[in-house]
Amino acid sequence: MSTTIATSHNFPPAPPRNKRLSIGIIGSGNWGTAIAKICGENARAHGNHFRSKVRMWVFEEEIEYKGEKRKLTEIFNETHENVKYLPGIPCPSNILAIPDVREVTRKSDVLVFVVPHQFVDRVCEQMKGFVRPNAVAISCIKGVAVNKQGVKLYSEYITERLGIYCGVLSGANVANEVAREDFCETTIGYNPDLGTSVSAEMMVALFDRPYFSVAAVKDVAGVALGGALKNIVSMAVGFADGLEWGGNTKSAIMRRGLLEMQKFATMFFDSDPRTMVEQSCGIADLVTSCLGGRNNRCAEAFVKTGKSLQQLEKELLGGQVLQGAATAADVHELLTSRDLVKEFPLFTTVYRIAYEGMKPEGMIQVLQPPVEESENEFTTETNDD
Ligand SMILES: NC(=O)c1ccc[n+]([C@@H]2O[C@H](COP(=O)([O-])OP(=O)(O)OC[C@H]3O[C@@H](n4cnc5c(N)ncnc54)[C@H](O)[C@@H]3O)[C@@H](O)[C@H]2O)c1
Ligand SMILES: O=P(O)(O)OC[C@H](O)CO
Repeated sequence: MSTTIATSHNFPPAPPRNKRLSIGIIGSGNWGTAIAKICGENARAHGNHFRSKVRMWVFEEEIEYKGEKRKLTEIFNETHENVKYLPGIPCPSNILAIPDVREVTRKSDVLVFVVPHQFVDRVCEQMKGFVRPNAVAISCIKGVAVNKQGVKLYSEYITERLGIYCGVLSGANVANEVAREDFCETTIGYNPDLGTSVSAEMMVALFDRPYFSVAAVKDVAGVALGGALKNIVSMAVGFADGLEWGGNTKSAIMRRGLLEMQKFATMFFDSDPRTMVEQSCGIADLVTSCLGGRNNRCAEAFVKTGKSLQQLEKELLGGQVLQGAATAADVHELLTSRDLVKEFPLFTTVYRIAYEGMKPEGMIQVLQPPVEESENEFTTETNDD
């Protein structure tokens, strides 16, 4: 079993009252608001550890509400509901929606990053120079940052941009189900050996709820990559749904996908291969996302309607952001630059279907055993007698 370093059973001692931590949520989408709800509940439940007010940065927009144009922050602070990204879910009244990311940054000891990965760069740019010296971050973002130099986790990227420690939270957590308090598990990747002013136990205390069971492990890369890479596999299963392939074929795609996720995490990072198969951030997240997450739904509709993924994102996701296609492109760029495309046939095929017009039926070839393997295992000698 990969080593769990903290669970809700290791409740941390309370710090002195003047050292209680202020929590800031950077993001307010579907998952951002569900995470803010969890932190808001725990800030109240553990008043000796956290300050009650939780600040949530909202990328301000005007929306049509009860017949008039209103600001999303004003509606949230009045109704305690994110009517655009998490409608129908009442949030605790100690969450304050704030349109200025610098104000949230300046006033927070723990910064919880939960924006679609496409926006991390510009958000960090605005936060620079406003971060408290002892602040720490935790990233709930599912994606990887790729450039010519190679690949980075978003937690590493945040550390580099803002100079603060950053852990990761990721698991089988479809936001709407978590928000309505259906039981689920999640994983925190947190390595206190790297120097952080906030313990792993304290991070667990911030997120663990009776319906949201948290385990912390040291394998930050494994936790981050499970969440990022399953989005590609979820699209592959969505293409299979579009072709009306059955459960056996989709399970084969998931199995092959899991192996590529594990291979990627150990090839490019020092990740423990057990994380992908033992923790919520690996196999469990893969399954839940493939059972009807946003990536899966858009990929299915892509095959059934012939519309572009951008169009389907607009039509099906109500302002939420599709991550899998962008991650497939990021990963493909990296694999191409390292001449590793053949080592990751499923990831590559998803890229080709999404961006190069490859027919989704071609996915079946990826599922066939490699030629050498089939020759070794199944060649029968002709019998002449
Ligand atoms: N939704 C889920 O079920 C879920 C669950 C677990 C993890 N995640 C991950 O959490 C992260 C955040 O996802 P989400 O579901 O909260 O977001 P989302 O898909 O609901 O995206 C909408 C958010 O993006 C913001 N946004 C739009 N344009 C922006 C801009 N130019 N700059 C900054 N922000 C902008 C919107 O204000 C809104 O808050 C993603 O990495 C996602 O993979 C999502
Ligand atoms: O809806 P998806 O496919 O973005 O998946 C949501 C979450 O990541 C599931 O844990």
